[in-house]
Amino acid sequence: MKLPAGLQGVIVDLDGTMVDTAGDFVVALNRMLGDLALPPIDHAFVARTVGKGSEHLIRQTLARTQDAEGVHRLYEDAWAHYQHHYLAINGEHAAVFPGVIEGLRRLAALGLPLACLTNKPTAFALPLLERKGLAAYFRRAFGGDAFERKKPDPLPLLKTCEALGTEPARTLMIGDSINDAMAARAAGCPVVLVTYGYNHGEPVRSAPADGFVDRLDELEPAF
Ligand SMILES: O=C(O)COP(=O)(O)O
Ligand SMILES: [Mg+2]
Repeated sequence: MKLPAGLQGVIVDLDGTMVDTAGDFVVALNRMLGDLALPPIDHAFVARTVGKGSEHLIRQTLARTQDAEGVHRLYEDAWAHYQHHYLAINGEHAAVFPGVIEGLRRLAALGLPLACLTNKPTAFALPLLERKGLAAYFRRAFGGDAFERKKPDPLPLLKTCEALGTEPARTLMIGDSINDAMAARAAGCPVVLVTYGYNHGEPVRSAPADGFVDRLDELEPAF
């Protein structure tokens, strides 16, 4: 698909768009659940729950076996265990999706400044970008804790455009979920979604986007 004309910059999501991190999430969550003597989750649970940040993921994981009171009581402890386990494996059970490096190279070759914007905590996101050889493509990288609110709120996109010095209407968001699409719509950014990521178990094509691609290197210059 053709990139929108007159583009000034591109913002790229991380989990489900650039890196298949489901394996990392499964391992870290199951080690956390083991510490808490709770039953394990599977890959399908992760694929339909990832996208709204780690706090949400942990709350949803605990809510499988706990009532609201139990989730509240266990949360701090669960988060500490999870953080420890996630940081110990970060990237070990994760792979860059096909076409990502080629796609980033092509966007960079067009002279477009790139930013990574993820709901993943910054302390997880930056080492993952490094480990997977993606960091060098990005002028800026922001995690879910970088701003007051996360996607689907438009604030992180608007702040990222500000950091890149680009106009939202001329900054393309590339993501994999309804959170990316809604944030982009509300910020006034054009948005393209990949078809292979995590979208809360819903068909991604039902999300409000300007286009869909099966690989990032399908995006072609407008001229
Ligand atoms: O960590 C998450 O929940 C999702 O992160 P993403 O914004 O990179 O898809
Ligand atoms: Mg994502």
